[in-house]
Amino acid sequence: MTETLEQELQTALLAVRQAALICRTVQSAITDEVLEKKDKSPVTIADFSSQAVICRALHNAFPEDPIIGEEDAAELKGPENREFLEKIVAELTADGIQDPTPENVCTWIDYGGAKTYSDRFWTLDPIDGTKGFLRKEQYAVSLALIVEGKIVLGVLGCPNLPFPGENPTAGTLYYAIAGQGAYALPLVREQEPKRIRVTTTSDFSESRFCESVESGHSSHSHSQQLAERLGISKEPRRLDSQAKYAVVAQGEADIYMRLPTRPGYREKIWDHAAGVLLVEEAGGEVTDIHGNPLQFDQGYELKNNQGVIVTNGHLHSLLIQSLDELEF
Ligand SMILES: Nc1ncnc2c1ncn2[C@@H]1O[C@H](COP(=O)(O)O)[C@@H](O)[C@H]1OP(=O)(O)O
Ligand SMILES: [Mg+2]
Repeated sequence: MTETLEQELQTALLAVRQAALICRTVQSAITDEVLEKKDKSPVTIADFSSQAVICRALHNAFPEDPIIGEEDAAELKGPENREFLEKIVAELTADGIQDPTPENVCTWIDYGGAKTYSDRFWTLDPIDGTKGFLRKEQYAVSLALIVEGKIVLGVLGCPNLPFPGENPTAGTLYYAIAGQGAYALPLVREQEPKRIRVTTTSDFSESRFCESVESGHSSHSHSQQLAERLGISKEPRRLDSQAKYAVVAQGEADIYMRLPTRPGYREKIWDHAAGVLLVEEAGGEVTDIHGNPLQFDQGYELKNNQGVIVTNGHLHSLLIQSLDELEF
């Protein structure tokens, strides 16, 4: 890759940082009352706002680039949802975004409405880990650029992952460019990025793995069976969202397992692209449960892959071999 992608990187970092800070503001306003009512509106306000600001920034800088985002504005346009749209407008106004009229907000969100593969496109999950967001735990704003089927740039905003040496609530912004390494910087302020690397653990008995909090997203019973077979005795670290990729990339866990809970589910590209590049550029390895590379040239789903296995590289082939003996 001879291109430096400097403009893409700066645009993506600025947009993800802005969106992550908006999500953090909305998350901090979630109260017990909201949770008791199982009110999903905070997450909806936050993810539409996040998608709006990121797509607006990408469209201004790269008007030709399609964006495959998780959300679209269709349901916001009906009169029954006008009040809801107004709440998003109010949030964006409070955040200092220029001209967030209801029409503009819908237009910005819909810049993220591409669904099919093209030679160069962005993919965006404005809030990955919705359930973690509502529990006030981990979530991520995830953005990646894919060129000719290869992830060339990935940015992950993790407002609840602490940056070493900073206030624990500072949050971390991660990024990677293909061939140029993986980096972390505090979410809240400009600072020289710090290079991050995976662990060098080569013995399962010393390893730690992470997995989803939700057993409906990744089978806890299979990971437990596998851990027993491989002699992994440390308790798994459970966290929501692509924050798991960040945890492996910065050497706080050696493995991330995402084991299918039902055969028909296909992973979505926006749930993985940024995280995959982060781990690979930190020296790790990512495949599906059969050891096949994830294919980002198949549309918005990873059609040809099942589950996801992430390791520091040293532990990968043995883990895949052991998985082969389990039934999914
Ligand atoms: N059966 C499933 N298997 C794997 N992932 C799933 C499943 N159902 C939903 N997801 C996705 O898991 C992601 C969150 O994962 P995690 O547990 O790592 O936080 C969400 O993006 C969610 O997608 P969606 O938002 O389309 O429901
Ligand atoms: Mg997601």
